Amino acid sequence: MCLLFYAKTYYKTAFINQCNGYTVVTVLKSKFLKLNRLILFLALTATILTFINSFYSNYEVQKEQLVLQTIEVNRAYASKLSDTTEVFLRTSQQQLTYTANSLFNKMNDGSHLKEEANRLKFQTDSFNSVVISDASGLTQAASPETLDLVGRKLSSVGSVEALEEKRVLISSPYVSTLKNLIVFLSAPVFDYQGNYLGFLGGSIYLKSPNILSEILGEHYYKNGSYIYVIDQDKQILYHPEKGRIGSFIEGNDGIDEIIATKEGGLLLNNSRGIQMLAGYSTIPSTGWIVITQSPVESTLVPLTGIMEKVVLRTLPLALAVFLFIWLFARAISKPLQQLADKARSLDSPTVNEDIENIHSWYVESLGLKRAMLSGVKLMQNQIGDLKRDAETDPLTGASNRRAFQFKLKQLVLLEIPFSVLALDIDYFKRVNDAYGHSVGDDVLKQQTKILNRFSRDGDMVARTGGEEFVLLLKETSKEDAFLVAERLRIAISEETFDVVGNITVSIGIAAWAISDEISVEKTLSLADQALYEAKGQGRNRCIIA
Ligand SMILES: Nc1nc2c(ncn2[C@@H]2O[C@H](COP(=O)(O)OP(=O)(O)OP(=O)(O)O)[C@@H](O)[C@H]2O)c(=O)[nH]1
Repeated sequence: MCLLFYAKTYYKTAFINQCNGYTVVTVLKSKFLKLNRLILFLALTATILTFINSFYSNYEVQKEQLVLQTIEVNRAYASKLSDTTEVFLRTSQQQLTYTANSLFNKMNDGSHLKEEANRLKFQTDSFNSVVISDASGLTQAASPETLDLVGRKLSSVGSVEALEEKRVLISSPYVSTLKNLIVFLSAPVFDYQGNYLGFLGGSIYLKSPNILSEILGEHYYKNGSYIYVIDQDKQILYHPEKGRIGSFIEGNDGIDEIIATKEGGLLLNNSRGIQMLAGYSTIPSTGWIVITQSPVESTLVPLTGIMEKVVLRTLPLALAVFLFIWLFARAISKPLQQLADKARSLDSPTVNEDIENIHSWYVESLGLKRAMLSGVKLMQNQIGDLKRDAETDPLTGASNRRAFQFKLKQLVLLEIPFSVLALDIDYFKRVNDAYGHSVGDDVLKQQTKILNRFSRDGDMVARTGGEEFVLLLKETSKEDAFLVAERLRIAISEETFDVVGNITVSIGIAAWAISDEISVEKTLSLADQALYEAKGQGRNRCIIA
């Protein structure tokens, strides 16, 4: 038979398992967490992780969106600029071709040629300089005149190419005799018979102001973004930093990809190692590539604001989720906690009712509650049995000496007066000797039944020795007790006992009251003395001490 107790001290908790007389103490140190705290920790961790996860994925998605958007905007920009530049170059070529066609019979008219060169130069800002050359490469007219080229043989790359090719041309960029980085547009002049008479050429100085630089330059915008133009040889034809025009880009994989793919967008490092989001487009007639690029860093600046908004909008929901998980988890843990609390006070008289009142709203806690209730009931039954066994005489079912002593203490403590009837069967030895011990036992049992009939509520029948019994009468004077004793004696003497027939008893009576100022021990001793006297006076009688 084992009993489980629970004890709690300041710093530790112990289960005391009383088992077959041995005591096993299991100490649960405070390192064990409370369910409530575990749940709070779980709810907090789940909420924080969810929040971080949603923040992170949001950040990544927004970042990707911004990057893709910027690359697309830059590509569209580059495409628009390459279209505009293409239109400009074609218009310039048309201007040259139209004028060249009108010169077929004017190649010897110096003043006309001069006039045409000036018109082309000054009518628009398309060209930084204009030259008209005859078939041998000798300059017939030039504008501006400060160039002082008239009468001189042209030997620049563009001129030589124009003379050789004899068709409408846009040269590759080259450094002219006057040290300008030039792109040379030219149109041939033929007479009616188709004889080549020379060419009309316009130079665009890449480092000087002209329509081309205006087209590209006016789109230079802030936040670190800029536009530049390269040719297929990776030579820079336009750049907001003038000093870089004419230089070649080396060792940049991004530029190689740009040249290979002609139009699109990508992430590349610029010459300073800054990460750039580039969009690019190729000008069809020249193969030049317009590149628009923005620093990644400045592109992502709006992300801070976006993420602040995300946090502000997500936070209330995250807090609500946390609160919900916490409250829900608390509701789950509540019946368990209450059951655990009750498990610590199983000795409480109201433990059954307390456990019944716990609201176990889900299957597992209900199962636990039922198990606890049946456990408590079983324990109480066992405790009741033990108590009964410990206080009862197994043969007669009367109270034993221990229960009798306890009853006396209670009455004394409560100052309740009482009388005791010390009762002894006369010549019981003879019964045993004549009929055997078991018949003697039956006599004891039958006599106890009679005693019980004389016992009221609050009284007690106790077997204090072999065939000695005591009837304790609560709140009864010795006179009244004597009357009861007499009736009892007569009742026993008139009873027919199985096998044995009739027996008699002797009874000694004594009383206790707080006012008498005698001890309980003395009272019992007086009752014994009175019994002894009754025996001495011939038995089958009652004597008051
Ligand atoms: N059958 C039975 N006999 C018991 C029990 N306990 C004690 N006895 C007997 O009770 C008898 C008590 O005898 P005694 O006290 O000598 O006296 P008596 O024979 O009753 O005579 P008086 O008391 O002088 O009238 C003994 O024979 C015991 O063996 C018991 O539980 N069962």
